[in-house]
Amino acid sequence: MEKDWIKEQKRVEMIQTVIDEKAEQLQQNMGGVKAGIIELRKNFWEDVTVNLDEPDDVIETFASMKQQAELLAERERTHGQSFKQFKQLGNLRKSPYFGRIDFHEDGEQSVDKVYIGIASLMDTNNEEFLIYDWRAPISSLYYDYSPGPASYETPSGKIEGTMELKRQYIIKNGQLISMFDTGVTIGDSLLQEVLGGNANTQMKSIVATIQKEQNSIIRNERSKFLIVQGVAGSGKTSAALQRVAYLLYRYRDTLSSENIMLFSPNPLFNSYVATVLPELGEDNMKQTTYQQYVKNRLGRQFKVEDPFTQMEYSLTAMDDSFYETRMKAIQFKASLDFKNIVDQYISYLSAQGLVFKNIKFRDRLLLSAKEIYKIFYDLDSSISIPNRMKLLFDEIWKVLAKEELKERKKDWVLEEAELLDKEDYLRAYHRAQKVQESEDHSFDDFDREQQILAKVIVRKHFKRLREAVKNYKFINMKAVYQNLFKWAEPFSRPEEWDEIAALTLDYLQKNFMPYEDATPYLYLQDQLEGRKSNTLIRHLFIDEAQDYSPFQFEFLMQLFPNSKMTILGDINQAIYAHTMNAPTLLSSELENMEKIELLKSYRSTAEIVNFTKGLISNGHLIEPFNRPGNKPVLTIVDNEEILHQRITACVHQMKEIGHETIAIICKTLKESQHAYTQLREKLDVKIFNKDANSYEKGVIIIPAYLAKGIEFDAVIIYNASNKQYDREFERNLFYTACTRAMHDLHLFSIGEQTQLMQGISQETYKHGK
Ligand SMILES: Nc1ncnc2c1ncn2[C@@H]1O[C@H](COP(=O)(O)OP(=O)(O)OP(=O)(O)O)[C@@H](O)[C@H]1O
Repeated sequence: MEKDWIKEQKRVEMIQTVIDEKAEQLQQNMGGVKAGIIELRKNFWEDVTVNLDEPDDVIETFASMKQQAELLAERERTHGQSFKQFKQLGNLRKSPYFGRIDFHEDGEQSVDKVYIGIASLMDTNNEEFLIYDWRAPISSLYYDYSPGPASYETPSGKIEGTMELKRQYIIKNGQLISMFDTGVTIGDSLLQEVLGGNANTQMKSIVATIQKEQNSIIRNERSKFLIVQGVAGSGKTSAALQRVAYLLYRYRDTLSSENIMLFSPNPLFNSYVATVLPELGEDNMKQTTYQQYVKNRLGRQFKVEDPFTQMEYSLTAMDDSFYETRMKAIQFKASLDFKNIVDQYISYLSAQGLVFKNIKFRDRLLLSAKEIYKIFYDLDSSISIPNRMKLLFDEIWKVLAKEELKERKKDWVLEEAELLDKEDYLRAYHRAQKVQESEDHSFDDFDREQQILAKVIVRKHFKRLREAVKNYKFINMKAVYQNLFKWAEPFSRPEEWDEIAALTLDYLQKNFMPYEDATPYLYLQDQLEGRKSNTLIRHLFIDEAQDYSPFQFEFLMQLFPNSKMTILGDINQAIYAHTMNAPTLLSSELENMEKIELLKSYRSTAEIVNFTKGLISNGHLIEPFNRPGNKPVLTIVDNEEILHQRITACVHQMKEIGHETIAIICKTLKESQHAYTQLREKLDVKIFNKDANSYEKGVIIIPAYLAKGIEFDAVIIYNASNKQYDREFERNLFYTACTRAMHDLHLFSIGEQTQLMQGISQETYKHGK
């Protein structure tokens, strides 16, 4: 091994020399290109022949400008790519590779030594690979096999052979730090080392230690829908992000980061994962939250509730007189049964019942809602609603054109023309002049000038109306949706329908859009208006998919009909009221779908996993990764004062042992705020609410539902008492909170601990004092 070590260190140095040479060459080329760009920019106008005398000259000028701009863009692109390559070389120089396999392909004489890193590197003659990109076909051997018979897929077929050696390295700043030859499974020692470190405020890439089952997610190319049910900490999010990098590499000629979108649970999570792809030398995919999408579409018209406020309501508003009805409404409106009702309603609307708005211009009725209704329903009913809507739009457009003409003769237009201040007048005058010229009239008589000014003025005033009509604002969507709850047709209503309907109408009346209504509302709107689906996104990732209702999923499928989808989640972390006892995305049965289950948990120590798995019914299936630590500690206290003393002491202790991210997790925001006011005197602590979008090291107080997807060195459960967590409904929330801990978990309870802990073996935790 000693000899091997020296050889390997020499190789690292050799690689550095190659990298230095390449970097220098690249820098020279880049310098040239950069100078070229600066030169091009400087001389842009000199190199363009500008001549606007004759129409032909204008065309020529335009062509010449276009050519010059294209040349510049091309150079800038080349420069951008070189710059990326240069940065990548810098990364490789520090840590050129993390793995090596010696592979003897069947039928070949020699053994290939394949070194694997975050990007590939050729020798200086560009003949041989010194490093293979981790996403290259041959690299999958490293993730899928231990020494022995092995094979991998290539675009031209399967390659079989024998793996003779598998080695892992830790190389930092060009120095070989450690090296392991692995036997049975990949990188236990390396993985131990990685997982034993402190939690990060930004997620890290896992390319050096991807596990076999994670690799099958990352490289899956067959299915339109890939559904991953993975236990807490099994690496779903990690796999998703490395999969983005893989897809960008595998389809680099046809797919870019613009074509990939990730739906994530909250803005904090967005920032948490934001560095993984850049670390791998790729651009970030588009990222959004469902809430953001909904708000973009409805936020102008309604006060739209967000899922966290809804969550807070379901956890704290039990004394509200409408509570039971609201909870029923939340569950029912998430279901496909409700979608069926909406679909029935849409068929009904095909023959009658749509509501339109009057179209007015300066208080003059141009077209009444009644007239619009008649135009619509006079159209052939065999034409789909969206197509009829388009025909209706054409009719309205014609009316607007006619009305615009009429308006020009009105007194107010003349008055406005006279009252125009100098600047506006000149602007209107110039615009009028242009119109005039393009219509090939001479611009000399006064009447004509007035006419054109009138035209410009009226057009300006009609602009907003036209915009509104273009956006189909002539449909009274709010009333159409409200009428759904007044609709008397027989359909399969739930028992509580009348109360649900009354509550919904009351909310909408106040222009408040409860979160549970946002999806059905948008679905109905799109079915009526025929919204264009998003075709730019070719691959959609949905993380924390257990939080999406079946209705939301149907809606997403409609929005992204051509996208492949990777859907990741954990049924045991379904914390929203709408997913309680309801099928979620993860249980969908779809054509061309593949399901993968991840049962191994990597985040937490074996002791924490053995504790948390007792909280859920199928927990015995969860397999902890073999990383030892302390048993979780449950401390029962008599009152709040002692609680705060103990928590403060615990935080100090956690800091002393080197933990950098410590979360005091509460059930709700309300509890978090209370904890914060009590603890801020004693501790340097920050509170996180739904608007938080990045976090730093230190001590934070956070409601459980916002800590989703994130992890901490140590987690302190603020009050795990039976009073606080007394409903079965809160089990998943409690489980989610506890599974955020990597190294240490402390639970405090004022009085008896939650009965949700009943299934947990006493042996898996200790009692604190
Ligand atoms: N193969 C791996 N190598 C190194 N670290 C890993 C690996 N798989 C997972 N991890 C680590 O385990 C932790 C949990 O991973 P991740 O957040 O992706 O899991 P998750 O399934 O999305 O979790 P949850 O559903 O609980 O939010 C992270 O710190 C991640 O870096």
